[in-house]
Amino acid sequence: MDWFPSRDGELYAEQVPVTHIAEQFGTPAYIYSRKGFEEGYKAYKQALDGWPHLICYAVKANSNLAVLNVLAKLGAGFDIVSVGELERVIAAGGEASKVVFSGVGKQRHEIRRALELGIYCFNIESEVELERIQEEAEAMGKVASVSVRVNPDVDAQTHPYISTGLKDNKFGIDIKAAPAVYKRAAELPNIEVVGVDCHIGSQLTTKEPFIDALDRLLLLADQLREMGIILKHLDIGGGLGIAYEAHEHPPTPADYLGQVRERLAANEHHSHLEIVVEPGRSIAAQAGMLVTQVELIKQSDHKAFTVVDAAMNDFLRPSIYSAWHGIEPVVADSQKEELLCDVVGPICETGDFLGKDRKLKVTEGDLLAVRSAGAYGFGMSSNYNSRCRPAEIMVDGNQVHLVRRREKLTDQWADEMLLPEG
Ligand SMILES: Cc1ncc(COP(=O)(O)O)c(C=O)c1O
Ligand SMILES: N[C@@H](CCCC[NH3+])C(=O)O
Repeated sequence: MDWFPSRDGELYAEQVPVTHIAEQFGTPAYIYSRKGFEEGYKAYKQALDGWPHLICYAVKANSNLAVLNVLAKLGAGFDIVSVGELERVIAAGGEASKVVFSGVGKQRHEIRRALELGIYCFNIESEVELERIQEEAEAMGKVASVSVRVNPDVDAQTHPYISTGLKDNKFGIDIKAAPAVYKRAAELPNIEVVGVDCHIGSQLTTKEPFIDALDRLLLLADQLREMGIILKHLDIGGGLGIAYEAHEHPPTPADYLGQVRERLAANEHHSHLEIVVEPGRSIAAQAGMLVTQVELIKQSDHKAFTVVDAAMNDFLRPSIYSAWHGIEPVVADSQKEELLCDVVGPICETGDFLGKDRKLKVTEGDLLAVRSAGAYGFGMSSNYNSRCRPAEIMVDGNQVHLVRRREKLTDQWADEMLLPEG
């Protein structure tokens, strides 16, 4: 379903023409569709209906408070990787009791805050962390629920920078070493073992790596049962991809989770396991786009550049992963001449591009939409080249809401100070 439909050659965000939003709030701007997030979440909800589950939206994908609030209202849980994300969840009305805390470097103050708020569980990624959580929980007179994030050594067949489940990756505990870690966890007085977890990578477009990882997790669950450790849940992480390009056909949540359910239902020792998922991209990506204005067109003998007012500081994915995102004029004009060009920003880096070798009918001043930018868009933005980060806007039917104002120059240096005189 497209939350940004084209009507008579003009792009809309739900029921509002994108040109109106750009006129009101300027560019570059992220525009989100409330329905997009809601439907993204509901696809998981429906896929897991009738099976005990917890859907923990991965906050890193898009952590705007309005986004978290929309999902919290639907009952979502959250996957966090820092105390900052935890406080955002709470500020947005999310429930700590539905939070799982992932990440390889949880600091003691973060562990304490998570314990204080009573999160559902820590996905522990090393033995050092297990001992740390035990110490902090003991000092606070609490019991910490933990799940061990295992590294199943499965190739996610995605971009190497967003693959996380190979033995060379920093994430999780080698699945072969996991039983010993569980044994230790079960002995610790302030630790309760509740589950097993894995997250093998992001933007997976086939089910096979997920199912391979699942099978390895289930073997581990069997091994643990023989040791007397009975798991309550199975956290299969996030990672489900989306179709950035028309030729990509990732499985739907129903298709993927349908197969997971079949696998669990087939074995009496697995059929009690609650399913926890941590989707980010598959909920957020298509619920947002980045709108930018063409500053000028630069033509040389052998190449044309469409220079826009958004840059890698606003949207980093093309620069760091060579990620492909659809780029289209907000108002189509068939009379214009088609130009083969790179769409680039004004930043002083060769890697500052939003798209390469695109055929676009554009002229100076036109608006362009960079599609599927709702995930890992604003969250990865920066002030590089002293550029202000863009505004974020959420459309709800025919209503337009500013959910983060455009940064001001003075915001950028508000926390900086000069050296004393002399
Ligand atoms: C532990 C963990 N869970 C969930 C996610 C969300 O992944 P995705 O956005 O691919 O669904 C990530 C990011 O890859 C992650 O590191
Ligand atoms: N930031 C990445 C995904 C990394 C996911 C975090 N584990 C992206 O834009 O695709």
